Amino acid sequence: MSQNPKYKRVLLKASGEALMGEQGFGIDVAVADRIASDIAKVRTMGVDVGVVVGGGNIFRGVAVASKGGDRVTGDHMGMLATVINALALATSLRKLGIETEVLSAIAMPEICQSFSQRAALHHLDKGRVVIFAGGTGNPFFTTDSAAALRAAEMGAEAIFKGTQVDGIYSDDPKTNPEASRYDTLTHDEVLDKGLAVMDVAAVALARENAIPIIVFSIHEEGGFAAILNGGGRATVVTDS
Ligand SMILES: Nc1ncnc2c1ncn2[C@@H]1O[C@H](COP(=O)(O)OP(=O)(O)OP(=O)(O)O)[C@@H](O)[C@H]1O
Ligand SMILES: O=c1ccn([C@@H]2O[C@H](COP(=O)(O)O)[C@@H](O)[C@H]2O)c(=O)[nH]1
Repeated sequence: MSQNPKYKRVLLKASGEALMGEQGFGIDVAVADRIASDIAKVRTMGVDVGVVVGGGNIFRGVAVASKGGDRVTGDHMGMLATVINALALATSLRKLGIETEVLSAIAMPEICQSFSQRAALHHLDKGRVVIFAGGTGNPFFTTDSAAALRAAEMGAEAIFKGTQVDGIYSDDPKTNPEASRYDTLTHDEVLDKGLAVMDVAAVALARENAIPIIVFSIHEEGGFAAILNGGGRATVVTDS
């Protein structure tokens, strides 16, 4: 494995939806174990890794709002879903012997530590994988925004968005088979073209902090490490 990775500190946004595997809901432990082993590969390359995991396999706040319920309560439920996923991923990483700490934006001291930038930097400097749970801690946001926020706070050199598709397309490739794939884009182009792979707030925050976004398939085993080694398949978003 290369000891000269492209970046020394990165933030992985791991798709929550991916965690459910073929089950249609919840967590498939085999999938969590596989994603953990991809993270472990990167960690053993000496790269500092922060992780934000989504909650789409369990709950999204819009599901409550679309049925006439209270959006804020729905978003609280969604943020709690991300804590469940973070605990699952931490368990999978620890099984591999990777020291891991879960830091939650919503205080729940009996379960995990609360997020603070200082705690995050301390654990990263100790070589631990840090999983940021609970999103931003605020409703009306998503875990993409949490990823951009935590990336800026931890001094990440890049955001790796591991999602269901292998890059950014001219349209959603899941619904439009004619969509064409980009190898590179700028943050401005993602926003101007309305490419919905990541939410606007997240892309804008990454742009403001000049953090590249690398979109790749979380299902591609070893894909995370391959990109850090200069290969792999991804769309790379930079500021110029
Ligand atoms: N222009 C586009 N290029 C690529 N994917 C797109 C585009 N527009 C929409 N998408 C869709 O966006 C999805 C990613 O969105 P989203 O972040 O909500 O899902 P996720 O990565 O599974 O995260 P989570 O489940 O954690 O919320 C892709 O799986 C893809 O289907
Ligand atoms: O900062 C945040 C992050 C997330 N939420 C809620 O959680 C769900 C799950 O996150 P995804 O990014 O969709 O996977 C999200 O739909 C929101 O309901 C939040 O409120 N604030």
